[in-house]
Amino acid sequence: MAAKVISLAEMAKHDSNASCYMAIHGKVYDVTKFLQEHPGGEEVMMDHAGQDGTEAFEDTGHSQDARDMLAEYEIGVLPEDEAAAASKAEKKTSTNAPAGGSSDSWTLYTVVGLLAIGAGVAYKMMAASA
Ligand code: HEM
Repeated sequence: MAAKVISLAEMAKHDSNASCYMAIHGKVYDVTKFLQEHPGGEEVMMDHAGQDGTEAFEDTGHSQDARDMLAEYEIGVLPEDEAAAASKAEKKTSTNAPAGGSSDSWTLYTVVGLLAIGAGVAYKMMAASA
């Protein structure tokens, strides 16, 4: 059976806990019944109610179990062009990044670590030549 195509405009009508749709990786899910069961809380789900939640879902690093759960709530797919655009738009509009940017801190740790090693080597060389 062909999947039902649900546009972002249609999704936007389902943005409350009476009826809550969320798109993840181009698929549309009716998560109304899942809101209260979500281990991460209802509030974060409502932040993306009626919208594309791909970025948020991926940013929080969900388990394979969580991914498998999605199938249960699938009701359709986004139109192809909107699926691509939605993920991009989400990136631009995500203003607050709670506990996010873990890759950024790794970069920082690496740089600081390398600097420390560099300083150690330079000190040894200076000490040796003195
Ligand atoms: C329909 C979509 C979603 C499903 C099925 C889902 C499912 C789950 C599941 C099963 C967990 C438990 C940990 C794990 O297995 O990874 C979890 C945790 C979490 N989820 Fe989601 N989630 C969804 C959407 C979202 C969205 C859009 C956000 C937005 C930020 C979010 C934020 C979180 C957070 C922060 C946790 C961690 C909770 C903790 O460890 O205290 N989830 N989610």
